[in-house]
Amino acid sequence: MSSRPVPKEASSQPHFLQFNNLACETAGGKVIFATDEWFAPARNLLKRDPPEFIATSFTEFGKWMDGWETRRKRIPGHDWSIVRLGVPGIIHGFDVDTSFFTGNYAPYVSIQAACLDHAPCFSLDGDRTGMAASPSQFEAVAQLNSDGWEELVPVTVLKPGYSDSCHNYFSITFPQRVTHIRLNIYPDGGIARLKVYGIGNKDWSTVPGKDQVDLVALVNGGVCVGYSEAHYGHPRNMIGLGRADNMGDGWETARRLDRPKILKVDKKGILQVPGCEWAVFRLGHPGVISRIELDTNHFKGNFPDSCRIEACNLTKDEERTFLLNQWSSDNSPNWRILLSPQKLKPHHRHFYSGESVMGCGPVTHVRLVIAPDGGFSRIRLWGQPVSTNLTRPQQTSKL
Ligand SMILES: NC(=O)NC(NC(N)=O)C(=O)[O-]
Repeated sequence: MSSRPVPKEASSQPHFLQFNNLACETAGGKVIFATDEWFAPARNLLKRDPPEFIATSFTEFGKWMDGWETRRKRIPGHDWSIVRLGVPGIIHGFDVDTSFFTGNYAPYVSIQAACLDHAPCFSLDGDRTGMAASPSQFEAVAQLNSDGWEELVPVTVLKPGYSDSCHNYFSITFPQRVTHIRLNIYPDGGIARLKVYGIGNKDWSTVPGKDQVDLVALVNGGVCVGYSEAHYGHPRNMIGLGRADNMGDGWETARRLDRPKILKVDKKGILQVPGCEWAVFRLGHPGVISRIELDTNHFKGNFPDSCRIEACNLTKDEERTFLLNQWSSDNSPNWRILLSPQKLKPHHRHFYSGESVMGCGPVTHVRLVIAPDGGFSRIRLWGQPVSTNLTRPQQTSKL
């Protein structure tokens, strides 16, 4: 299987950017408190779409800004907000993105984290008067007292939001489950986006033994651990919540340049092409997959011609080795066929069960292979979680 070299700028970025954004609004992330939202509300921090700047756009409060922006403080203290993660999990890094905040960006930041599975839910949306929070809201916030919170990022200088300096990356080693993030800015100012990169952490003890679970879902701890190409959209989008709003919320590759000039199909109508693209996912829990959904929602002129799915069992150490080698064909896991090559339809939910799904036994990883290229909206892999004591696979298929 041929793959493309990773673009230079992609390989120089921190590895944690490949994980899921646990705070994103599309993952269910919510801002539950902010000390001040005068110029722009803190919920903007969690938007999925990239920040925008509209030079001519003003509101009654000042310049319209696509982020969280507080007033210039004339009293003691600093501004802060609390984010409830959409998917509680283990955090590997942050991106504090100051895009377009240049003369008004927050000059310093610190980030704290807590696991508050039973914290109250409330919001300050639209409150722009006085000091923003009413006494009752402050009382509720007192339950979220920050004293016991872990400091994941100490007070740090931020860079302004010019295109070459707007990303402020923080790599984190904190192996505990987090449900809430407290973003402190000093003393005030604006931040465009807060991205909290990590992997969902589900309490599997609450899942009844016989239940079928989507083992690859973001909410169940699934994560993309490698891919050949992601020009227009990252494969992690395929394991997101619900159905996608548009093509942007899916995996989309560039058109492969090695496609023949004149295309031909085989007897099953599958295109005869030399190359393909692939994405590897680690399941949230090892399991036996028995039902598959592949959704090409919104991909109408650019859905893949066909796809197959492979699966394997890997230990953490084995995964690390394959990851370091970028899952290359010279050093690849023993993939077994879970779903044989299937011709795909545009903008369509494809369901496979029964004999269409091959018995692979318990597996930890899957690889979706698409030919020759194109876009995919969602992948769902329902199965039964099983213990991690796995047998070794026999049947192989190389990258
Ligand atoms: N031009 C500005 O952005 N001014 C102020 N901010 C907004 N959003 O109006 C400020 O100085 O903080």
